[in-house]
Amino acid sequence: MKLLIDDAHIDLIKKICDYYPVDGVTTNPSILAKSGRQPFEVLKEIRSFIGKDAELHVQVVAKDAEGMVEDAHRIVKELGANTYVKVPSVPEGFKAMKILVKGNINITATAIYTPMQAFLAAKCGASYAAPYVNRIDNMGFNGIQVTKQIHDIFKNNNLKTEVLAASFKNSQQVLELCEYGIGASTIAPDIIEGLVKNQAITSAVDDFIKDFEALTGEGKTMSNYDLY
Ligand SMILES: O=C[C@H](O)COP(=O)(O)O
Repeated sequence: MKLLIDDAHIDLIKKICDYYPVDGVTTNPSILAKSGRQPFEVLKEIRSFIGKDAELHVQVVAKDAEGMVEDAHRIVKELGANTYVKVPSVPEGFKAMKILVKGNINITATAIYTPMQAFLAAKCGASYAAPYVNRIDNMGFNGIQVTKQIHDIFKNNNLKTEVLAASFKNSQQVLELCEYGIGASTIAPDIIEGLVKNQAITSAVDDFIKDFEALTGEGKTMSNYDLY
């Protein structure tokens, strides 16, 4: 399962990339709005930081297929290869996806709440389909089950599209999908940090250091203690 950051704050992206194995960054118009900066200014800064080989996912905003196609071309022109254009999985979006796939533009089908949306997006040739796990939960359905169902539909129909699960609120949701072998998850920075936040882990590591310092002296590590 690939791991992506669902955020557009460059400082947070830098911090998470410093510590964790990250495959890319996803954004949407609401995430860009939260950054409080001009969209292409912040997106170019993210692209420059993550490098040309990492995935960057950016959403179209136009309402009709023609406008979505124009948005997509601008997004790829400004941000380069390995940019995935997020297109809402609605009728105008499916129409845009079919046109864009013919032009070799990478598509992430987004705003997915039902397996049928994902199936149609995959048939249109999208590279990824992004179900919103926690938002589905909040509607009274089971976001994890829906996401697994989408993964199975792709495999059972020999569709190359991978799931890019989004909208996580806790580690357990991420773990369950990781165990199932879905293609990718995009996760907000605070949830990524929460993946390994655990008092037992912190305490075990602290105890190792304390025991070593009791033997060699305070502040001593393998690199700086005196051999004799
Ligand atoms: O692009 C979609 C977002 O990842 C949804 O996440 P959210 O439910 O936390 O806003």
